[in-house]
Amino acid sequence: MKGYEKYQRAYFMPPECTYDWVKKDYIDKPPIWCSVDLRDGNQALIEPMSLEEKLQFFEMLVKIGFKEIEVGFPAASETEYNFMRALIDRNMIPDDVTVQVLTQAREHIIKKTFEAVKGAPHAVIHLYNSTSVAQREQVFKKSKEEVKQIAIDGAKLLNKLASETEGNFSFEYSPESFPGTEVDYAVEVCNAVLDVWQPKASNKAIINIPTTVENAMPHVFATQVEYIHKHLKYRDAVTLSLHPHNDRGCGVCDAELGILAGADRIEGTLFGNGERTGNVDIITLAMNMFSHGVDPKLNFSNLPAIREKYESFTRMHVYERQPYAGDLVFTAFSGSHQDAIAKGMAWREEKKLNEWSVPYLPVDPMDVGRTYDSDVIRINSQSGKGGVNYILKQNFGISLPEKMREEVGYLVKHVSDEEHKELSPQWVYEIFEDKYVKRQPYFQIEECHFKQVDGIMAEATIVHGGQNHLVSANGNGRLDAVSNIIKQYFGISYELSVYEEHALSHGSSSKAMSYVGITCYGQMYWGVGIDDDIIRSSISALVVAVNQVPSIKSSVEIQDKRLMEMKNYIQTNYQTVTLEDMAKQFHLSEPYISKYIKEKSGQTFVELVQGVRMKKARTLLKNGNMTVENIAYSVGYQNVEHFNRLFKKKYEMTPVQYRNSCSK
Ligand SMILES: CC(=O)SCCNC(=O)CCNC(=O)[C@H](O)C(C)(C)COP(=O)(O)OP(=O)(O)OC[C@H]1O[C@@H](n2cnc3c(N)ncnc32)[C@H](O)[C@@H]1OP(=O)(O)O
Ligand SMILES: CC(C)C(=O)C(=O)O
Repeated sequence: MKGYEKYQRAYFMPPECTYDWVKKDYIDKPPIWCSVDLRDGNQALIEPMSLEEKLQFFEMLVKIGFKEIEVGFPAASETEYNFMRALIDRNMIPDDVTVQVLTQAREHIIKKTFEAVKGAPHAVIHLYNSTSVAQREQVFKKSKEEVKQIAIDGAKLLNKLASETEGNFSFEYSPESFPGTEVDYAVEVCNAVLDVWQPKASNKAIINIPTTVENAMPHVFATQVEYIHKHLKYRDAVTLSLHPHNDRGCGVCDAELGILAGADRIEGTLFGNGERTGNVDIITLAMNMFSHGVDPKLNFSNLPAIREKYESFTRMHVYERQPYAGDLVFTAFSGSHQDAIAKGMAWREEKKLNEWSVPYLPVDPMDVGRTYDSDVIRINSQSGKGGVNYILKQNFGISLPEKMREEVGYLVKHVSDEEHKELSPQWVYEIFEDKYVKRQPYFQIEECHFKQVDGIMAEATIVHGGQNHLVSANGNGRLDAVSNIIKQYFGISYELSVYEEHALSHGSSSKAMSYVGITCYGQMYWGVGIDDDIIRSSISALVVAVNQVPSIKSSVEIQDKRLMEMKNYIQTNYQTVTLEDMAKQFHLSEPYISKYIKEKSGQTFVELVQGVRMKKARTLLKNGNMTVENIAYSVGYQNVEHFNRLFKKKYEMTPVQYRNSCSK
C-alpha cells in the first residue's frame, strides 16, 4: 500500500519507563466515572442535541449513576449556555452529582463560562490548551514556555473568577493533544497549573490526560500514564483522569491499562460516541469490570432502554457488534456455538449455579436487560440441532427426544439455506409442526376404544381413501395394540423404537406432548402428538410417524394385494373357512373383514366362499364318479340337501342335472 512512508511515530516515550501496571491482571475497583456525552459526544454530532434532548439525556445519565457529568461548553453556543443555566435555575442537579464545563484558556471564553455556571451548587471548570509539538508549531506558533504560559494564565483566571462568582467550583486541566506532546513537558505544564491552583486533599484538582487523537499502542499509553502518576506534584490532592479516544480502536485498552498505571478517573461516553471514532465507551469499560466480578457502580441493567433513548437523542446508531449493547453480541448462529450454549444453560439450570460459566457468553444477557428467547440463539443455515432444539424448548416448551434432534435440525436449517433467510422462532415451529404434528395425507385414526383382552385389544376407525374402516388388534399396551392395527391394515412392518412424552404448558392449560419414533427397514420416522389426552396424543404421534413411511403411499395397492391374499386363503381353505378363521389369519376383526370383502369384491364373504365351493363341486361333478353326497361333503357342506338347494339356486339346475348335461 502506497503512502506509509509519510507517517512517523509521533508519540513520546517518557524519559524513564516503569512498568508496574503490567504486573496487575484486573481492575479491582471502579474509577470515578465522568460522562462527557453532553460535551464531547454532543460536539461530534451531525446535529447537536437540543436543549430539551440534553435535559433528558442528563436525567438518563443521573439515573445510570454518573456522579460527574461534563454538561457542555457554555461559551460555544446559546443552547450550551442555556442548558447550563437551565440545570442550575431549575434546580435539576442532584446533591451528589457534580457538573463540569469545558473552556479554552482564553479570557473571554473563560468569563462567559463563569457567567454560565453562576450559582452552581458544585461545578468543575475544565480548562484546556494544546501542548503538542504540532499545535505549538502550526497553530499557536509559540514556544514551550509560551504555551505553558497560556495554561498558567488560564489557571490564574479560573482562581480569580471562582473567588468572585457565586457557587462552588473546583478545577480540571487537560494538556490537549497529549499524544503528540513530550511526556515530561506535559507533566511540566500540568505541574505549573497545579502550582497556581495549590490543590488540597479536601479540594482536589483534576489533571486529565486525553488521547485527543490516539497515536500509540495501549502499552505505550500505560507507560506514559505511569510516568505522569509518579511525577505529578500534589499527587494526594490530584485526581488523575484519562480521556481516551479511539482512533486506533484501542480506547478501551488505553483506559484499562491507564487505570492499572495509576489513573483514578475516566472520562468517556455511552456507546463510545464522540469526535471521529469516538471517546472510550464507558458501558464497555463498566461491563468489562462487571464480567470480572467487580461492581462498576453504574447501572446498565436495562441497556436496550438506554440504547433506545441514546439513539433517539443523538440520531446515531448502535452498531450490531458494539460490545454488550449491539443487536448481535449475544447471538450465536453457528451450530457448535449454539450447541455449547444450550448445554451450558441446561448445566447451569440443573446444577442451580450462581456463577456464570456458559460457553460463548461473556456475561449473562439478562444482566443487561436482554432475553434468552430472542437474543441468544438465532437460526440460519449455519445452525445445528442444538440451536433448533433450544429454540423449540425455550420458546414453545418442546423437549425433543435425543434421537429426533438431528433430523429436526437438518430439516430446519435446510429451509433457511433454501430461503437464504434467518428463521424466526415462530417459523422454526411451523416447519416442525408441518412435518411432525399436522394431519397427515394418507390415513388418520379416529375413534379408538380399548378392552382388556389378551393384553389390550384396540378397536379403531381408520380413515383411509375417503372411507372409515373399523379394525381391531391386540397388543401388550394401548399404543402397541393401535400400532398392530396399523400394521395389519396396511400390511407393513416396523418397530416402535422410541416413545417419549411430557406435559406442555401453554398459559394456564397443560397438554400432553408425545413423540413416537418407528424404525422401518432401518430408517427412523418420527411423529409428534399434542392433545389434552395422553393416549390420543400418542396415537396422533404414531399416525404421523407411519404416514412418513414412503410405502404408505401405495396403501391402495397393499389393500388390493390383501383382497387377493384373502381370496387365496379362501381358495385354499374353502372347505372349512369361517370369518373367525379369517379374523385370526389376517389380524382383523370379523365385522371389518366382512365389510372389507363386500366393499372390495362386491360379494359377501359367504357368497365368496360359496362361489369357490360350487366351482370345486362342478369340477368334481364333471370329472369324477363321486356321489353328490360325497362331493357336497368334500367341498364343505355337511347337509346334501342344503348343497343341492344352493347349487340349483346358482346354476338353475341340480348337481345331478349338471353332471348329466356334462356327459352328453
Ligand atoms: C479536543 C477537544 O474536543 S477540545 C474542545 C473542542 N470543542 C469545541 O471547540 C466546541 C466549541 N467551540 C466553539 O464553539 C468555538 O471554537 C468557540 C466559541 C469556543 C471559540 O470560537 P472562535 O474564537 O470564534 O474560534 P476558534 O475556536 O476557531 O478560535 C481559534 C483561536 O483560539 C485559539 N485557541 C484554540 N483553543 C485554545 C485553547 N484551548 N486555549 C487558548 N486558545 C485556544 C486558537 O489558537 C485560535 O487563536 P487565534 O485566534 O490567535 O488564531
Ligand atoms: C478537551 C480535551 C479533554 C479533549 O476533549 C480531548 O483532548 O480530546
